[in-house]
Amino acid sequence: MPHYFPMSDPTHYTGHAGALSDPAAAAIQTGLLLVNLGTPEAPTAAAVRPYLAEFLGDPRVIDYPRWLWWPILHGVILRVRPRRSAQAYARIWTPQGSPLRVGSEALAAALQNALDRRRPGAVRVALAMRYGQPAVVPTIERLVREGVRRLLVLPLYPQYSATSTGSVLDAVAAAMQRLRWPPELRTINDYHDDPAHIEALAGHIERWWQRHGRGEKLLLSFHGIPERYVRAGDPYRDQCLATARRLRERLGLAEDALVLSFQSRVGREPWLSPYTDATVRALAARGVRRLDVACPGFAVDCLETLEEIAMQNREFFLEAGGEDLRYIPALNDDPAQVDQLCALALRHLQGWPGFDGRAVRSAEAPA
Ligand SMILES: C=CC1=C(C)c2cc3[nH]c(cc4nc(cc5[nH]c(cc1n2)c(C)c5CCC(=O)O)C(CCC(=O)O)=C4C)c(C)c3C=C
Ligand SMILES: [Fe+2]
Ligand SMILES: [Fe+2]
Repeated sequence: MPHYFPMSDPTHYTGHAGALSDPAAAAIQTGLLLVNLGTPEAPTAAAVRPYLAEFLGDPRVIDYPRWLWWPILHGVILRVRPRRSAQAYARIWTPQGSPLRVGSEALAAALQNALDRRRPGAVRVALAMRYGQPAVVPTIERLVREGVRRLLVLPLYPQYSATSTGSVLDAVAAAMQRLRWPPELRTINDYHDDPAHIEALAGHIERWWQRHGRGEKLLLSFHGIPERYVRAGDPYRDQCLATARRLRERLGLAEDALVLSFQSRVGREPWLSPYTDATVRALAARGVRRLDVACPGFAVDCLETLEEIAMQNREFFLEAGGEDLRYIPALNDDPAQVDQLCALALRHLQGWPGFDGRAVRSAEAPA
């Protein structure tokens, strides 16, 4: 049970007084909170277990009734999966840590710079993770202690799903419940069809093709979710399809030059299809020799792109007779993504003090 309005901890209700006692912090009252999925602290079973327990214990992710799911999760899955997952993480771990964490921090720093150039001293950027550290609730509590009275939340998922974006909103709501004086709040649901986002993706892929040449086909692989969730009203599939169609049109590709699939299936029930592993094997069997793969559902590279696509699915493609599967990296801190997210944030900040009503187009974002 969360405890509400904890009177014993003065930091929970002295956001304003705290700001007065620290004039430097009081200057910035608007916060931009980026939230990504999160990642274990180390590529070991011991570190992966609590991360997976939090992730797979989230009812937004696995919606089976708790009495049914809990014994399976704690009795079976958390005894087996952490060791296997840790081996996968070990293959992509960097000296600085998990790629998801390192890449998200780089993106947050670049976005802070871009906003500082455009609106000097107006926005404080922070990064939190839905699972693991730094967690959403203490990060919002810290921002409020530092004087933030207006908060824009930007989940780093271009397409909305209840399992990803929806769960971030749950964590933000939990933070609001705990605060005696919550900040004004705005949230961004998705940016799957933001023209500047499509332009950023297309330009990134074209520049990659200029450097590396072009494969015979381009596969867009999105993270999957259970089909059942889509039938229940999750707009995720439609948003993935819309991103793919706009990207195909912008790249000027024929319909059969672009293939779409869904990866990372977990469990036994049907997930969105076609599955990525079956798709790369089928493409090789049909005679495709050089396949390019991009994952536009991931703002930042992570286990699911660097290990599952660039290593595992590459092996599947080669085993099935393909010559090369080339993974085109995520946008990460590419200036095209930084500018797009900067303009997106400024549009959503309009009307708050310091942010005039003038429309902000992505073309106005700093280079
Ligand atoms: C892009 C958005 C994501 C959606 C939608 C999503 C749904 C979803 N994921 C799982 C289970 C797992 N996902 C795992 C890793 C992972 N998932 C996303 C993003 C989405 N997931 C990212 C960015 C990552 C990488 C994290 C990293 O540290 O790099 C994992 C953990 C790894 C493993 O053990 O395989 C699991 C488990 C479900 C069940 C689900 C929807 C129901
Ligand atoms: Fe996932
Ligand atoms: Fe995976």
